[in-house]
Amino acid sequence: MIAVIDYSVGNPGSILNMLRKIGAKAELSADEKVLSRANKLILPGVGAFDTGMANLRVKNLIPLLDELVMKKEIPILGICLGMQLLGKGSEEGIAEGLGWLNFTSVRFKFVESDKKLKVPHMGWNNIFVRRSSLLLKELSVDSRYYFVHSYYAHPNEPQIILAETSYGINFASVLQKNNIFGVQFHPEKSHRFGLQLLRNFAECC
Ligand SMILES: NC(=O)CC[C@H](N)C(=O)O
Repeated sequence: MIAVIDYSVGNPGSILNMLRKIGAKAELSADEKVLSRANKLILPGVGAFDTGMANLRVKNLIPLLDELVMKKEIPILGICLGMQLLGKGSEEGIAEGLGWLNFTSVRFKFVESDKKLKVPHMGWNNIFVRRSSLLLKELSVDSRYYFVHSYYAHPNEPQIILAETSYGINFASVLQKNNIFGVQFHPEKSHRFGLQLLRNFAECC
């Protein structure tokens, strides 16, 4: 069963719908018993970094997730803000992140010449695979994904970058280290392309 972590942030409903579409058993929960019996976890996310971390703290989810992800090595997929929370922190706030991946999130800063590029990066864009992974298998050549974000992961460990996306700069749009995965885009808003990525996560790892 895939547990979508309920920390009152994001749009878990559309993630659950997509998981059901691919025939994956999924539950939205913040309950320790439910999360502990999941064989995969998804950390959704729409909103501000400090709010996300505060909600995880208020629901006392951080020690449990540390145990499940870092000790039991349960595969977890962080989506958008959910990916940013996997890192050490973000320029968006002052809170510490979960610290499972070695990166911080930084704001898009465009030089004058790029002033046509608006922040947030909002809309469809491609990903360029840099390292093969079961998460990215069988992606169609024309695959594209829906992004809505003003911050992006700036890894201190380049080897965790699975794919990059170009928006003024090339930024890390898919990350992986062992059982920990993150995508900056919204698979649940990316139609058949997002469906394939969630199918890969449900079946792999
Ligand atoms: N859509 C989101 O969740 C955005 C995440 C974060 N606040 C950012 O702007 O990058």
